[in-house]
Amino acid sequence: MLVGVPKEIKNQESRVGLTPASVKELTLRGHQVLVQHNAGAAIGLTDEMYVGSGATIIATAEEIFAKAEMIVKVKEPQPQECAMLRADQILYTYLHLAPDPEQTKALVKSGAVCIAYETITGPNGGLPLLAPMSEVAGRMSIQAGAAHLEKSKGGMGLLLGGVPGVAPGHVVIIGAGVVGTNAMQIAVGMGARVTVLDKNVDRLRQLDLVYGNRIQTMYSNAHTIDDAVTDADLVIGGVLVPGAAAPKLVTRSMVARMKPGAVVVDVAIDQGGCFETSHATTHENPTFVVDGVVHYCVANMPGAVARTSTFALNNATIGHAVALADKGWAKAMKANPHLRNGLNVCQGNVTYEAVANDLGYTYAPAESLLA
Ligand SMILES: NC(=O)C1=CN([C@@H]2O[C@H](COP(=O)(O)OP(=O)(O)OC[C@H]3O[C@@H](n4cnc5c(N)ncnc54)[C@H](O)[C@@H]3O)[C@@H](O)[C@H]2O)C=CC1
Ligand SMILES: CC(=O)C(=O)O
Ligand SMILES: [Mg+2]
Repeated sequence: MLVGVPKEIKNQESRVGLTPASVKELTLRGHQVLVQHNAGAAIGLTDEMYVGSGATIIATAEEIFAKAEMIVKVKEPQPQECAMLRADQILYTYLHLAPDPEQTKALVKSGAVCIAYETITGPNGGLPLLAPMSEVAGRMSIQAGAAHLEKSKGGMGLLLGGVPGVAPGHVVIIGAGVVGTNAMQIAVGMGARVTVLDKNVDRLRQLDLVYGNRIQTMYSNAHTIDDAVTDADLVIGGVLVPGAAAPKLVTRSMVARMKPGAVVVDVAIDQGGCFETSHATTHENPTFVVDGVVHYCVANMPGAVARTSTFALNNATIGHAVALADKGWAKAMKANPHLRNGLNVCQGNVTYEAVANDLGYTYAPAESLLA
């Protein structure tokens, strides 16, 4: 198969879809890989390294989109990229369609086969192609939150871990999945007081067994969220209903009653965010203030640590990339129901139920297109 890797064009996004090592996995199997000039240069992955792995360097994204049978990216295609997609071309990347009607419309119009990393499932449950970026974003959320609690960044001027004789800050984490657990580990490590909320009591039970009295767990509902958030110095939003728009669990009224100079980090912003007051921001302008509360809502947090993130992402994505290149999308999806769960848009149809429901499309099950 002819595989293409364009340079990412989202604001301050230096990740790249394939590392030189991943390119080699494909070229060793006889596939041809086109990589855009300097696609990985910002993170030390030079054109020479890609050539050494058997890739061909191409000057422009236009040429890559025109030639490749499968496009491998990191972030959702930007409007100019959507316009270059062709019918039956495979797009393999993060999509986050539920909160993004414009992108969904463009992908449906393209006729392409659009596979979302974030809805591919794993044999042991979970979302293995989302997990590595959730690990990164979860860990970063506490770093970002701690930095924005400083006065110069708009926060209340609080050191999360406190010092002897002065109480630490209170970190509230909503959602105890991959983001939440990684945020919790860093917050506990920094010496903060940590409260974790989830609707899944089994998950809270697991955390309680491991972390004991170093954390407090709470069942998540409107009442407990209100209590926790209005007492917090830093709130991390890490909830997910796979494929669907994030539930708005923290209302505008709760934010208005938070401490002045408190910080919220809405990691779930790529699915629309779980704070009513959130809107997506960029690494260039990461925050805004509502009712005295600093909001950090960067939709591509792992892009800030693009080198670590690119390697972690490739560890999770290369297996299915190889299967897609070896077998073509239809055969690869027939053989693997977990990969099939990644199909969000296909040949003009919306094939992921939560996306169809949230955006008002008729749902076409992936199976119906594989017959
Ligand atoms: N902004 C960014 O750069 C990044 C954002 N993300 C996003 O972070 C979000 C979380 O991802 P993961 O941790 O991997 O998901 P996950 O599936 O591992 O965890 C989500 C957790 O939310 C819980 N949950 C669902 N409804 C809830 C409710 N009403 N109250 C409390 N908890 C609830 C679930 O039970 C689950 O434990 C996703 O939207 C993901 O796309 C991930 C990586 C980077
Ligand atoms: C998952 C996601 O949105 C990201 O890695 O940017
Ligand atoms: Mg207030």
